[in-house]
Amino acid sequence: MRNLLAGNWKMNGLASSLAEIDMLKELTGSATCDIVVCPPFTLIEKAAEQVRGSHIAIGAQDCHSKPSGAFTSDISASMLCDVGARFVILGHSERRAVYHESNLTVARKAAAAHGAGLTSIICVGETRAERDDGVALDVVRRQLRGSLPATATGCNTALAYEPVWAIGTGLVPTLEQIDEIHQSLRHILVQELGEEGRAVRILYGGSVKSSNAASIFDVADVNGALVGGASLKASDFAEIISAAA
Ligand SMILES: O=C(CO)COP(=O)(O)O
Repeated sequence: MRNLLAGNWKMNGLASSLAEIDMLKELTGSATCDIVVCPPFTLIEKAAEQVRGSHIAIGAQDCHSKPSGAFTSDISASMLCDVGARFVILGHSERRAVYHESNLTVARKAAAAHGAGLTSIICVGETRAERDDGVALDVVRRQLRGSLPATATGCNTALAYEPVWAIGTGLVPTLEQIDEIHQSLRHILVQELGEEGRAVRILYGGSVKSSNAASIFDVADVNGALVGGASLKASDFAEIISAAA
């Protein structure tokens, strides 16, 4: 299975930041993994034009569950497709925490994304308190079962395990902890999707950097990474990509 390396720019990036995508294209020309950059909505169209015909794809960081309608400020999956996005991150812990997105909301958004032809990257992950209480596995299992729509296949869905306490903190779970969670997520994917579940790529996310990437990618059921801060600079992201390629 090819690794998938996705960069989540979050609410960062102005038009001048698009130069990083050109640089990333040059630095990763020989990569053997799939590469996605998810800039803010405002940059998607230009970014998609920049990477057309190249080995890099562009993704968004959210979409609405409906194709159109009276939803002021929202963006639908077909709108994202229309401007060249191919992927969409859904259920990121920042969306779950700040906007109270439920598993059901995430599942509906993912179904809409699939309907429009996008690949969803569905995020799950426990908080520090849940990890300390010993319920991390239960939490991520519940999130996965609730967030996976009936439309999910090995091709149109990737999963990202992002422990909330590891995001932007410099803290990373042990390789054993990552292994335990990823194995469990794989088990559920196969239960829910049958053989298709084996083709869903499971990414790790949370303080991934060039110094820890190679050891994380060596964990059996880690099939790539969802990278935040270290994806903003092409040179940093390219180093992580080279550890996966
Ligand atoms: O939230 C993340 C990616 O979606 C991870 O962010 P950091 O890589 O900055 O910890």
